[in-house]
Amino acid sequence: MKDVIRKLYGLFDKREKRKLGFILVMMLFAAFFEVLGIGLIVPFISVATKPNLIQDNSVLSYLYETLQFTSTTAFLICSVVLLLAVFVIKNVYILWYQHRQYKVILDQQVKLSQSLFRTYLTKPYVFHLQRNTAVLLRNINVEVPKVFQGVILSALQLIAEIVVMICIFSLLLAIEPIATLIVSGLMAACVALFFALFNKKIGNRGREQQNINREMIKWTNQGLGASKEVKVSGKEHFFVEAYRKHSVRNANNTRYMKVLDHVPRLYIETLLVTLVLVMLLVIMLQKTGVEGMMSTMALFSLAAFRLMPSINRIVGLVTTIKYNIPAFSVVYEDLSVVSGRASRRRGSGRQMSAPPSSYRVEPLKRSIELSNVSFRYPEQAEVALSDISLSIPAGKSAAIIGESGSGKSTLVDIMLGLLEPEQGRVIVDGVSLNYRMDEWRSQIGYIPQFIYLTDDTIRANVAFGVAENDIDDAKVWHCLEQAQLKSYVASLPDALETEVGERGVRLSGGQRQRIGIARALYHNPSVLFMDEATSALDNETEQEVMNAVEALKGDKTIIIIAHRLSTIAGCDIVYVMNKGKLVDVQIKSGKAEEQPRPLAVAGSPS
Ligand SMILES: Nc1ncnc2c1ncn2[C@@H]1O[C@H](COP(=O)(O)OP(=O)(O)OP(=O)(O)O)[C@@H](O)[C@H]1O
Repeated sequence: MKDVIRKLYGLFDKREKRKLGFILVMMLFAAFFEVLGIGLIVPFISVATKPNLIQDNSVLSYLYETLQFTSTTAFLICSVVLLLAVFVIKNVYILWYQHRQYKVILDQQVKLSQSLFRTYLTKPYVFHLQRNTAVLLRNINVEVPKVFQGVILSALQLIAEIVVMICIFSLLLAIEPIATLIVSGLMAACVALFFALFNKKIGNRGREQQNINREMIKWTNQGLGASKEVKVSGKEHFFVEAYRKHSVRNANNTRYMKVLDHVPRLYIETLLVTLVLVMLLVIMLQKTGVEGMMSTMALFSLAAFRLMPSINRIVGLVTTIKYNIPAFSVVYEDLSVVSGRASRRRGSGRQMSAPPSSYRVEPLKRSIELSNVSFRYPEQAEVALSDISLSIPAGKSAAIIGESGSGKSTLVDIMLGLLEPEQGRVIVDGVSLNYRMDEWRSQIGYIPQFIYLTDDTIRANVAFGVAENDIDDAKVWHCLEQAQLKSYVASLPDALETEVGERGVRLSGGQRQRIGIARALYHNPSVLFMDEATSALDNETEQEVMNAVEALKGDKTIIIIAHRLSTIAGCDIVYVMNKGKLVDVQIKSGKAEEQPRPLAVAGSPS
């Protein structure tokens, strides 16, 4: 627990800690007001029902004399106005305090979920290959709110509640020490027994709930994400059933926790009522000293019923904190430990790239080189790339071909800086990629096999990641022209403002792909990577697109993975991959002396 408190504390900076402290003080005032409100009602009713109390009670008679009241009615009216004023002030204060409290807590929640999202986005690509998106979605959208509303807010309320309970306890102790001690002893024993019985179960349920949330997100994501395949194969029931199973577990878990919420109250109440009834029975059977016993019982009941709401709230808050602590562990691990590790790694996952405009973009001048690069995916026995050395001169076009699974995409991912070589180096213009990652990213355009279109306009999809007001429409049209899509977009009623739908469902596969090409060209990169980028296009369109790509040659360095030989017909160099090795290099045109010698190839260049 100490460790958790230390870590929680570490999430806030100095200013935020001050704000939290302020909330705690406000919370104590709110609790004080609540007690005062309830506390004033009883004496008021006593005075209203027995007006001669004003003369009998020393405080009341002093007030009556000092404030020069002439009648009991005037005193009573004044008391009513005062009581109302106290309640109005109390409730206005509580409303204001609730607003402040949620503002501080929810502002922190926004900060943490944003920082977790940033951490995930800046993690090395390997991290994303290993983690399920459902877990990341759950952590950002479900677990972070649990940390703030279930752990931090509850902890602050717990502190305030403990303080209030200590006040009530001290007051009762002063009035009736023995009854208070007996009742609190009994309650403490009940609470201890409750936690002895349920402590472990609450923690386990909290951890189980994390898995359930992950699975529910996963199955809805998978079912809705593959809606076309699901429909065609008639597998709706399979996905709904998988979701239902976890949904039922979720309902069971929620029910368990909701019922558990009531256990301490019902349990303590039963115990107290038993106590009172047993005492009544004893009194009735003994038939002696009834009056004395009755007054003792009244005191017992007073102590018990004043302390009970506080104890209930404390038990409820401790249960909530225990249930939500697993969420905190997960968020903390991903925020600090993994991101710390990632930040110690060189290269890819180091930090979030600043917008390309903030870099002095130097186009590729000399070459991209790979020197003895080997790579193995995490937890894999076999290497995916073995001892690859090559050099692609600036302004040339290079094709990477080979059988499926031979390592072409892995090789491109290494050059993109998405994967970090296990051995060897990637050198861009004579400088290791590790030292110029951000600059490199602003120089490259990447067109994958499947373009992820956002649920937005064509304009926003081409100028991907650029703020609405900063988009240059002329540039968007130019890129669409290069991608052979200009006439189609111009023919649409809304032209650039046409909404493409979720993942571009309102466009054909070829149109989606060409938007991806236009997107890659938007930032005018000096190096263009195409990973099976035209394989979804028909032969004619592909030829048109490749002609456009061909026209970029000289101006841009182009690296293409393709299966169709027609796609790579115009490439200057062809690299042939087999089982993770570079087995052949064919230099079709250009200067052979620009290739490093000897190349680590099995075959001989033709
Ligand atoms: N995330 C991953 N984790 C583990 N192994 C992987 C991962 N991605 C790829 N591999 C393995 O690495 C090897 C090379 O894969 P890669 O995707 O680079 O091949 P490829 O030549 O691009 O194939 P294709 O033409 O089918 O796209 C394959 O054996 C593949 O199973």
